Amino acid sequence: MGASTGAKRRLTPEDIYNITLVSDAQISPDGRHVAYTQTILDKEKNDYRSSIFVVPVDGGTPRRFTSADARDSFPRWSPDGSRIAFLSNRTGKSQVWMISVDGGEATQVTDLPEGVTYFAWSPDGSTLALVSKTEAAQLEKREGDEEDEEKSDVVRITRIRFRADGVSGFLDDKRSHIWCIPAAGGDPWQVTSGDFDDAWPVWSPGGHEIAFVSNRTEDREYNTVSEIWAVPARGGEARPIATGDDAYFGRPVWSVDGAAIAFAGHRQPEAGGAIDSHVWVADGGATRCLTEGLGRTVGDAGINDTFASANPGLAWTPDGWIYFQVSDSGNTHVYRVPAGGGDPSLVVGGQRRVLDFSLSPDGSRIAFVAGDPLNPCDVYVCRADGSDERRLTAVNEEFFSSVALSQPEEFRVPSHADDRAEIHGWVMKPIGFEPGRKYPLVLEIHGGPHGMYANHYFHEFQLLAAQGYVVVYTNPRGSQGYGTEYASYTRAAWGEKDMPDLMAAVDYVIEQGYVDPNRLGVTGGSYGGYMTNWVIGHTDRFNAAVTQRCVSDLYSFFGTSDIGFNFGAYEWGGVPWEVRENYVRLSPITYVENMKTPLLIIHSEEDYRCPIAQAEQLFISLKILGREVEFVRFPNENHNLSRSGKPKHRVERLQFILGWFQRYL
Ligand SMILES: CSCC[C@H](NC(C)=O)C(=O)N[C@@H](C)C(=O)N[C@@H](CO)C(=O)O
Repeated sequence: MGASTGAKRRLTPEDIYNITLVSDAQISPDGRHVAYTQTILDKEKNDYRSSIFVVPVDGGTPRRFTSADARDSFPRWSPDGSRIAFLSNRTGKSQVWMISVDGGEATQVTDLPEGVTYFAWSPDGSTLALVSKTEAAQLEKREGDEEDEEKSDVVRITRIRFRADGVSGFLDDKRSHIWCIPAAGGDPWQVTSGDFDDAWPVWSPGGHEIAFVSNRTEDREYNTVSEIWAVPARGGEARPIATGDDAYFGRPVWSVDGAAIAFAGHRQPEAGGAIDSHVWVADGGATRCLTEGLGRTVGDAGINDTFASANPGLAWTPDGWIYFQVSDSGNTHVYRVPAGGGDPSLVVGGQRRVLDFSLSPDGSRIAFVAGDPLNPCDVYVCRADGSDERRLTAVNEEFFSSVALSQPEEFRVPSHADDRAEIHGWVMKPIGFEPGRKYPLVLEIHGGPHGMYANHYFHEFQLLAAQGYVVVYTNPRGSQGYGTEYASYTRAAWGEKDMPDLMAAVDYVIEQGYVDPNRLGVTGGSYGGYMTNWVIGHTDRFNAAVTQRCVSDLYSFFGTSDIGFNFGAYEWGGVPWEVRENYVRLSPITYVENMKTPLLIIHSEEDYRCPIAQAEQLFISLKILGREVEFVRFPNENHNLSRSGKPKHRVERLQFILGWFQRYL
């Protein structure tokens, strides 16, 4: 594919409005239905709208359960299957709402002043555990109540984490805690308190305890520890499950007999995504790792621009299997492992990315959302061993039958580095490809650096292919999905150790004979923007570059990015005053005088992950040097402009990228 358009038209930036997203497939307690969230981009409102749908597993038309002009998400079945609780922002803040499976109007369950970000049903269906930043005292004093004193607009900051990407302004001092509320409505009560952020509550099978994720270490202000705790459901003292300075754990799930808790993660919090996560079990004795020999990370490291996230947990079946996602060489699959120990085995595989999954309580069926290079997402169901798989939705079938898409072709090449390590990549031929012709090429570089390009639809890539470009993308060293050694290879060597991998991929594709080597472009976002800057500072081979949400100067990234104060300690080998030379040597701006490639800089003004000063420094330096450079700023957008920005801005961003490459390639 990729060769002809046939009767189909070419994709345009505006086609993001034609794509429907499904996420969070939740199988009903009897295994006969799947509830999920369906999201659309509303052009008129320049916003997103999502609703809860339910589809029968034996086939049939999906039924829309909610239709508010709002974001309804996170559908969760009551244990008896008679109701679905979900989150909705229809009254402003995100609160829990309830709808009967027989239909009718949804009713509001919670009205917490700080809203609700997550919830879980108690096993008997009587109670919901909630996550909220509300403090009990606020229930007496509601918003709109008279303030005694006029508030000052001066901001006093005492904590090291004072900003987070995606949160306008500054972080407040409020903490996330576990709350409970009767599912039928009534007075909520606070279960956990104190100077901790508590998350991800999961009820014990007997309903007496709630396991949750927290960081209760002494040094929690500075470290990235993530522990597992459990607390009595009526409140009381929390007991440690998997805790300590070396804990980097999450996604707890109870065994069916309540004697053990499984969770995912690793024991080097400072390394974050640079090393593989595993599945662990704590049962009162020593904590056991169940996936030691897997050689791949647990979870979904995939990166694309057309998805709605659901962030699934682990699942533990009555017959003793634990199910989990695994990122493997550009795919995200579902695996299972015997809880008592044994080899993990593949359950849901294929050249695709499984975005989320859930199991029926009897462990017999799996519902999941998966996407592939030509289809962003659909809901599927299969048996517990992966057999009898069926697709239950076809949300984009009609649209994609009208546009020409390019099927990525996989390749593996030896790196240009001395070790000649094998590098995995993909090439997309342009739409209308004619053998014998030469085409311009665009190299796409992903971020993280520990992300993973996947066998998954990428609107930006398809758009470039539709406009006549050969698109090349790879998972160079630093990427996840190829084991810990591969992912951590770029430690204190950003750019130095992955550029030879990227260049090997470009040269391999040029050798195929259909690329014009004098019309090469490069682009990427975040760490991909860092690498775009690095590449044009180290070679003049590229004729145009677009750097997006980039990093250019590590020294100023430290202390200004929301992850800046801890990210660098691992990634660049220490804090600036310890390894000053690394911060200079590994900063793309150090090589700014070498940058001759015409550069478009795209950045969001409220990007607190890679603050806009990273872009400004680069722009000003290149202007002074007299280089071809332009700077496009997106107001009121954060680091996730390309994935969840205002729809109009997403279209404009794509238009700027296409425009720059059309001008220079
Ligand atoms: C996926 S690996 C770690 C990503 C990292 N986040 C944390 C908490 O350490 C991160 O945000 N890195 C950025 C510099 C980045 O490159 N982000 C990528 C991937 O998320 C992007 O496309 O924005």
